[in-house]
Amino acid sequence: MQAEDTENRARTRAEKGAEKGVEKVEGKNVEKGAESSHAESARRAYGLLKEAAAPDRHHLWWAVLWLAIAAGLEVVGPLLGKRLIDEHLLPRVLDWPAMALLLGAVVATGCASTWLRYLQLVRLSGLAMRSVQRLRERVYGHVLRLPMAFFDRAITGQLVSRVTNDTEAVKGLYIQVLFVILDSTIVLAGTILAMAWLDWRLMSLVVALMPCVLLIVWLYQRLSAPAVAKARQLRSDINAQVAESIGGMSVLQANNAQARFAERFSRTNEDQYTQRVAEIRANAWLLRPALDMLNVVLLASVIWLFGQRADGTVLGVAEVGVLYAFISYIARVIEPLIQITMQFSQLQQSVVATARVATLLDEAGAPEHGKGAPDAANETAAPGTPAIDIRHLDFAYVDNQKVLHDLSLQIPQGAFYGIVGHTGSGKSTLLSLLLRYYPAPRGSILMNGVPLDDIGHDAFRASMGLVPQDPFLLAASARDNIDMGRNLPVERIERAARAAHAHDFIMALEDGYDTLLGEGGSRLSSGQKQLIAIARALAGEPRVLMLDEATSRIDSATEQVVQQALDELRGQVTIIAIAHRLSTIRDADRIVVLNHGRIEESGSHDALMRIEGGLYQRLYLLQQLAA
Ligand SMILES: Nc1ncnc2c1ncn2[C@@H]1O[C@H](COP(=O)(O)OP(=O)(O)OP(=O)(O)O)[C@@H](O)[C@H]1O
Repeated sequence: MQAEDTENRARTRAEKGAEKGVEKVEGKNVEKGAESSHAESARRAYGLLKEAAAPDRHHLWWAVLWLAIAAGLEVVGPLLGKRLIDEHLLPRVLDWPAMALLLGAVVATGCASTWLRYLQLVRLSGLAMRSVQRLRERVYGHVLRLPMAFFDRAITGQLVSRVTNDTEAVKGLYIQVLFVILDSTIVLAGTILAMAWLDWRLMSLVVALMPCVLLIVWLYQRLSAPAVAKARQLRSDINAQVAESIGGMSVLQANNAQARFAERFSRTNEDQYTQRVAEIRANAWLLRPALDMLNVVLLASVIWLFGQRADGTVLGVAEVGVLYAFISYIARVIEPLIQITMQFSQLQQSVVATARVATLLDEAGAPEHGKGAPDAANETAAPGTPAIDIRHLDFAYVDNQKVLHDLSLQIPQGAFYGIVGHTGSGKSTLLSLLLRYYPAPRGSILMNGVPLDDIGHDAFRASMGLVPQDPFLLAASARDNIDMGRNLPVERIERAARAAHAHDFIMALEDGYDTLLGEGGSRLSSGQKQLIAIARALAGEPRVLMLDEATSRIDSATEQVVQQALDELRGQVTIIAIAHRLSTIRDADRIVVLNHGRIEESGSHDALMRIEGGLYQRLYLLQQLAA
């Protein structure tokens, strides 16, 4: 019962958040959400859209106004043409100035309408780009603040896609919704009104045939949808294949797998081509011919109705102008209808993508720490207060699967502690909790006597330095890699590099500290990368330095260099080092041996070696044998 309670306590807020986060981020759940509530997706998407466009709202209103004026001008053109025919050409009233004025007005309204539309497209595109820019920055900023627990199960590719592709889809939403649909709707409404004003019966005929356009476009979309979806899927397969082969190029070449990869790529490429052709064929064989036919049917019907109304007599003079205007309007009815219908599937995709972005933005950020509380640099900490005080720490990533059990440990100021243990014994987990990547149960970890939760973010990060297992390097200069965006003074960077024994090899590079290290530091050896990572941690002048397998990739000579660097820091910085290579922590003040998340042994190297059959002794002797 008590164990159950402890397990429940160990199920931290972050875990729940992470599970929720993954549930929300992963595509299948997003689809689930989209299925269950498309309206909800649309609401969220439009909410986000509104927010992102808020600073440019005035542009939106101006665009709507100008588009309405452009549509009005477009509708006026055929009316002017009708007047020219009815009042001048047919009755042979050749009043040249009036005719020139009418003709000029037809041309001027056409040009003005096109020009206004173009300007609004530019305006709305600018608004769309700025909104995407804003949104992308917001999403990226949000992702940077998410708790580490979120990234455990989030899929990197999907997250990248949220920040890049899905935010880009918002642009589609603007252009489609605001420009095409808005513009087409205004033109359509204006044209129908003008037709009704000219002749409501003819207008009724045109309006009656309008559903046929919708039907044709709907049919086309139904028929082409599988090809479109398949082509899109294949395109992302192409991207994935290229990314995968570039990422694993050394393995690929070592296994002489180029031909197989090229063949696989060409198959996917061929499939994508086939699907694209199917899509284009559906357009060429169904959509265009059917719409052209409909256009002809509409024209023929209008002319036929005119014939009926002429009632055996010659067409009334005024009616020829109306006929001209109607013929002009028919094209203006069909095109916007096609545009509106065609945009809908695109619109739906954009809405789903935007809703995914909104879901990611809803993800709770890392908890805020230490509001108004003392920080780790607390000068008033009583003498003898441990740098790190771990009290009965329990932790589980997943419900009912405890990884750390009732761990208690005190690390004095300036001490060097080594943590060892078998793979999976919980060493990295302990480090993650000390680094606040996951929230430990409240009060179970104290730093300088202050609960970890109560230490402000900046003070906490400034007092902690980490050298991770994988020395993550940016595609930037050696200096930037040590600085890591902190704008540290040059002297401090060089001092840290010297302390990490990285200065000499950096100076040997062609541009010294300004040498670009390549993607992931590809220009450096593994050991050199680790030394840069150590320099980076030291440059922050931390009070506590954590090393997670910092010597795993370096040779014995470089390991001695690291040991020397650590020795030089002894007494000034509290050092906690996880090491599989026990030689690295041999000289530590105390070595803590973890076994299945429990402290099994603890003491100096010599003390631990004296425990006959002890875990540390066995590990050490095994390593000696292997060496
Ligand atoms: N993010 C995570 N989510 C769920 N379980 C995890 C996570 N990270 C680690 N674990 C589990 O916690 C246990 C301890 O893992 P941890 O990485 O702390 O071990 P370790 O002692 O550092 O191992 P190694 O020496 O191989 O790095 C393992 O059983 C592992 O499967």
